[in-house]
Amino acid sequence: MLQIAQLNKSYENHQALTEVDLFVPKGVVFGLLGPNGAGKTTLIRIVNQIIEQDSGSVELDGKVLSPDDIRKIGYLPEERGLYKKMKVWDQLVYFSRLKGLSESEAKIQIKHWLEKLDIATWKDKKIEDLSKGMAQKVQFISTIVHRPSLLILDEPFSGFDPVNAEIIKNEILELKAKGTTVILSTHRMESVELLCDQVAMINKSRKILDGTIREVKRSFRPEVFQVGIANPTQDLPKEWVPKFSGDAWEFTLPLSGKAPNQLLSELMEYGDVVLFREQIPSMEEIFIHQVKASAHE
Ligand SMILES: Nc1ncnc2c1ncn2[C@@H]1O[C@H](COP(=O)(O)OP(=O)(O)OP(=O)(O)O)[C@@H](O)[C@H]1O
Repeated sequence: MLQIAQLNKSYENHQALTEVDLFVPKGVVFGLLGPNGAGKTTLIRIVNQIIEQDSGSVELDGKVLSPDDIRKIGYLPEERGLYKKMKVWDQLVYFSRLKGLSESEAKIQIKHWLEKLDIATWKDKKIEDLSKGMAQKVQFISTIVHRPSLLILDEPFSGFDPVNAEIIKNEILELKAKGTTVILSTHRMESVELLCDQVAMINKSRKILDGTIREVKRSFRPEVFQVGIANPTQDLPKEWVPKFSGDAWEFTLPLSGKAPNQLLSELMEYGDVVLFREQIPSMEEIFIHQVKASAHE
């Protein structure tokens, strides 16, 4: 769907993107991750043709990006941009028309989405009279109303309470099920775990990792197991620091070069192994680890 190759961008003396390659397949939710100032917004702005790269290419559906492609893209920027004095309905019609919908098609779509997100009764309110979350819903509709095939969402959950965040999350998954490709830029790692199929992480202008969530997690697993032993038949070594949970003695053990089965059979000598599970790092742990590691470079 989206193929980025050797993208470079600098602002005055600051290199914001360095030789970034990115491949976003059709129909996935793709997490674009990275600490503040990494270069994510710069990359998103280039894809949206708000700014131009210094070098490198961006292709959409196999063709070099052109101004016409803007209609295929829906972009929810982090700094939201609604006209405060305009009414919800008029604003949505205006944005839909900008994205190429006919007036009648725009009306059908806007009605559909206002009803779907349960905000039809606000259609004649001015944006300045809405709460932050309400305005966020309007902005979300303005991003998807023209049925883009590529949706770019920068911190889409900010400003939403948990119930509305859940509604937006489900809408994103529904759009994905209908074939929309979604790029999600967020610092909320729990949303990444829930929503993303693939991720890429940018740090200090460079892509430092990418892959499916499963691949990324596999590559960072510390090879440590959580263990629980009930009814011990002998004393457990003190260096394992076992703690009694009420049912079993629990502790963590590194594989130390052994195969998991070997470690398991050794543990069975000590009693009933009721827990033997590899510790899989969360995306949050991987993110923090990667950013800290590159801080020392
Ligand atoms: N118009 C600009 N002029 C000069 N420097 C800029 C400009 N826009 C961004 N930068 C710098 O480029 C770097 C990358 O910024 P960018 O906004 O792309 O980061 P980001 O990953 O989106 O960060 P955040 O998570 O904080 O939104 C930062 O150091 C930023 O200060």
